[in-house]
Parts: sequence; C-alpha cells; structure tokens
Amino acid sequence: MNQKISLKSIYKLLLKNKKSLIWGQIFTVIGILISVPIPLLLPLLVDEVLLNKPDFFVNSIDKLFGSGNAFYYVAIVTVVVIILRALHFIFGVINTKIFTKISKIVIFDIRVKLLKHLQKVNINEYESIGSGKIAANLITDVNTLDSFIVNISSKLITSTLTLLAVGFVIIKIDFLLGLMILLTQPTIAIFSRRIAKKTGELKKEENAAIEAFQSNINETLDLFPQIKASNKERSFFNTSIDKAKDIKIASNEFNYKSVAYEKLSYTIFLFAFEIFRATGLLLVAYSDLSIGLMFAMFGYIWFIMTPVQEILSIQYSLASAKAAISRINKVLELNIESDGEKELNSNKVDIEIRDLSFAYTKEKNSLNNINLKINSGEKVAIIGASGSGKTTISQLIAGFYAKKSGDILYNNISIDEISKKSLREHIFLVLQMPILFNNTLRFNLTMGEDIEDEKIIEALAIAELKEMYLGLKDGLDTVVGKMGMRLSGGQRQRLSIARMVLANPSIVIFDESTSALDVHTETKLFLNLESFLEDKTVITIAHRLSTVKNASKIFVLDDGNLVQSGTHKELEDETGHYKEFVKQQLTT
Ligand SMILES: Nc1ncnc2c1ncn2[C@@H]1O[C@H](COP(=O)(O)OP(=O)(O)OP(=O)(O)O)[C@@H](O)[C@H]1O
Repeated sequence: MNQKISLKSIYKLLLKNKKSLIWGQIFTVIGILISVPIPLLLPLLVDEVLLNKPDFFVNSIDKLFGSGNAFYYVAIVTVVVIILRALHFIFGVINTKIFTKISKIVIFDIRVKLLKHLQKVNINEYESIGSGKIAANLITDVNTLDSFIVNISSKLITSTLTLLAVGFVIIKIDFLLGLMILLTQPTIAIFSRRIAKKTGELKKEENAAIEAFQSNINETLDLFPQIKASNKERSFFNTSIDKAKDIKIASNEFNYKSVAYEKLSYTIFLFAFEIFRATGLLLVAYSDLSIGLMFAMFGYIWFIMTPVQEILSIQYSLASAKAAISRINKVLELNIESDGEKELNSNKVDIEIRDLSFAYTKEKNSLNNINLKINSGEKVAIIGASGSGKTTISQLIAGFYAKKSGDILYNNISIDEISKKSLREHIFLVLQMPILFNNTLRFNLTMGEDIEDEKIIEALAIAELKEMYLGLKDGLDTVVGKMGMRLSGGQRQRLSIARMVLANPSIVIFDESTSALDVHTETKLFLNLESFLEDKTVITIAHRLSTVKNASKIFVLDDGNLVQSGTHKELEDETGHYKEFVKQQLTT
C-alpha cells in the first residue's frame, strides 16, 4: 500500500535536505541581524548630529575615521545603511534560492510518488475520480503544497525571528510605545485578512461566473453543427448571454469592492500610525524618549508590517495545504492493480473463467457468476444486447479491471498470480473507438517502440490502410491529430488493428472493432488477417451474424449472465436469445 502524505511526511522530506536547511537558517539569521538595525541608524543621527548630543555612533565614527561635520557623519551612516541594505538583499536572494530548491525537491518527490502510484492504479478506481480531477491534483494541489513549503521553510522562521528581534529593540527603546506597536500591528493585520477574505469570496463568485460562461461557450461551440441542425442556436446563445450577464454583475461587485476594502484596511493602518505618531510626540514631550528614537520607532512600524503579514498568511497557507493534502491522498488511496509474479511462458494460452462476478458500482453487478472456457487457438464470439456485459468481460480477460469474485485462469494460473505486464504482452484488445495520441502515425502504431518501417507498412497493408498511407505526404511521420481527429472512425479502427498486428499477441479480442467498416472492407480485412490469426486465440464481440456464425463457440450474455453457449448450429434451433438474434439479423 502506498503511504499517504501528511504534514509529518512533508517535514520528513524536508529533513532529507538537512544540510541545505541548516545553511538556509544560518543565512536567515545573518540576514535578520543585518536588517533589524537599519531603521535605527539614520534617525539616531537626529539626536547625535542635528541636536548635537554625540553618543555611540558619532563617538565610534570619530574613533574609527576621525571627526567631521554633519555632512560627514550623515554621509558615512548613509553609506553604511546602503551597504547593509545591499547585503540584506544578497542574503535574501541566497536564502530564497536555498529554500526554493528544497521545496522543488520535496514537490518533485511528491509528484513522482503520485505518478508512480497512478501508473499502478486499477482502471475502475481511476475512473472513480476521473482524469480532470487527477490532473488538478497533480498540478494545482501540488503547487499549493509548493507555496506552503516555501512559506514554512523560509518565511515562518525569518518572520518569527525578525519579529522577536524588532520586538526586543522597540521595547528596549520605549516600553509603552513598543508594546502598543507590537499589539496593534497584528490586530490590524488580522482585520485586513478578514477583509481580504471577503474580497476572496467576491473573487470566487467572479471566477465561478467566468467558469460557467467558459464551459457553456465551449460546449456550444463544440456542438455548433448539431445546434444549428436542430435550429436551436438562438436558445443556446441566449443562455451564453445570460452567463455573460452574470460575469458583468460578479465582476463589477468584485472590482469596486476589492478596491474599497483594500483602501479601508490601509486607512485603518494609517489611523493607527497617526496614533503611534501622536503617542511618540507625547513621549518625547513628557518623558525621556529622544526625537531620533521616536523617528526610529516610526520606521519600525513599517518594518514589522511584512513579518506580521507573513506569519498570519501561514495560517491560511496551512489551511489550503491541509485541503490539498487530503485531495492528493484521495489519489494515493486509489487501489493499485494486483500484480503477480508468474509469467506466461507459452504462446498457447487456455483461458478459463470460473464463477466470475464484477461490478463497476456498489449498486449492481455487471457480470454474475460467469463460467466459460476458451482453449488456445479457438475462435469464439460473444454476443448479447447492448449493456449485457460483453465489453466488461473482455476488459476483465485483458486484466484492465479487478474482478469482484471468482477467478480467471490462464494456463491454470490465476489472474492474481500473473504479472500484468506478461498478461498484456499476450492479450491485445482491439477497441471499437480506439483512442489515438496526438502524435505521428508511426508513434500510434508502435507506441514508441523501435520497429522497422517495412514491418509497420506490412501491418498497415494487412489492416487495409496501405492506400491511405500512400496518400500521406509525410508518410509515417504524419501527425494524426488529437484523439485521431484527422482520421475517420473506420481508419482509426483499422489503425488499431495494425497496432495489434505489430504487437503480435497470442490472444486477440475484437470488441466491435470493425463496426465502422463497410462489409466489403471488413471481409477483405479478415481475409488479410486469416493467416496471421490462424494460431491465435480470437475472441470476437460482434453484432453481425456473419462475423459470429463461423465461431467455434458462441457465448450469449444477457444482463450480465451467460445464458447460452455453443456453436451456431447448436444454438440456432435452441429456444433462447441466440435464436432471437438470428431472427432479428435475418429480418434486418
Ligand atoms: N465505466 C463504467 N462505469 C459504470 N458502469 C459501466 C461502465 N462501463 C459499463 N458500465 C455498465 O456495465 C454494464 C455492461 O456494460 P458493457 O459495456 O460491458 O456492455 P456491452 O454489452 O459491451 O454493451 P454495448 O454492446 O452497448 O457495447 C452496462 O449496464 C453499463 O451501463
């Protein structure tokens, strides 16, 4: 079972980069030590130079470089401040580089973990979440974790230490004003956050309106020909106009209110700032706070804004990280495909299905207690009404879905004990609607395997595609388009058959794989395939009597149950579904 992720496991992943983490923290502390005195330096010159009360700075400069006039002292301290700011910038960059790198390593580990898990997930489990959500987990949720990791690994420690250092300095300068600033700033920051949350809700509403419009317009444009054909363009476009109207309302609300809220929180900060300034002035007037230190205090009010905001933002970042972790874990919780170790060593594979049941959902079984045998080299057919379970049984034989109960045996080895890789090397499922990659014809035929062009063209000829291939300017390098859009349904089916020829499996399952072909092409195709399929086991799911008739065994499914089996001759006179099927075919 794949281990889920948690804050603890992320912490452990972070600790894997201990050395970098320690270096990062050392640079953090150096950066703080450099930055905290900055707001103090120039304001102190007010007292020491302008008000002529030389103290630590003037005395130190005199001792080190000799004495001078006001310009001389101000120039030296300004140069020092600029150097300190430059150093702070450099350490900040180094810090960001270290922590970003650590975070990217951790995030990469999480993505690999997810991808490795997905690779082994059961198809039915995978379908329960859907590709859209899985992609969102891999991209958005992992990105949320990324910013969380950067926040906790760098900002949390930097901000806390900065706040402690500044807190110490301002309380030391003046206890009352220092305490006031330390208590008021977070209160204002919390208030601003609340306001930001409201803005966030308005933004969400705007986004929802945009998404609704986007999905509506996408569908309308995708289905435009059908909409036109049913003379419904006016009603569809009116719905789009309504959705556009929703954007207008939501956008208007968000845009003006977000600016108003932002200005409100800034104004409240300015109120507090003015109160601090007034307190500072009074402290200068009625106590021993110097004018220079008062200015320094004003500087620290601005200075601590960032760390306070950052510490508060971690709380939100933590909440979104927790939500992202739980969504990512939903993917990691998906059951993985059972995989055995036994290999199918022979090209002759007998299949036996024993008491097999399967369900896509909890409510209903799609297959009930199926028992059947298919010997190596046999050509069998499966028929049944739509939804009777034909595709399901073929997918189970090919090992795509996990059975609910019973067993499938290949040369007497249970499906649970066989390696899925070995099983799929022996079985090829030719689907009715093959999915193609937005890649070249060559890639779609070989799936990236290195196969000589001659062999590929031979397979195309067997699949009755040579003529189409000869007409392609770029030959095998022609891009067939997303989902094979540039090929007709019949060409896609034949391409899948050519893929099967190249894969050369022992068992071939045709799941209505020639349904889009005309009878003439279908006949030619099966004539071409005859010698290729001679020694192979062939399971054909078909609706046409002509395809089924010559099978050595016909299995008839009805609502997930195997209701009849035998040859055409045996079944045609037997009362039951097959007789009905033959009658229906003859009348149509
Ligand atoms: N991915 C799925 N999730 C949930 N139910 C499914 C899924 N695929 C098929 N089913 C259901 O399982 C039952 C059997 O479907 P299956 O596709 O095997 O039928 P079929 O005989 O191949 O039908 P058709 O001839 O129309 O292709 C149906 O009731 C169908 O609705």
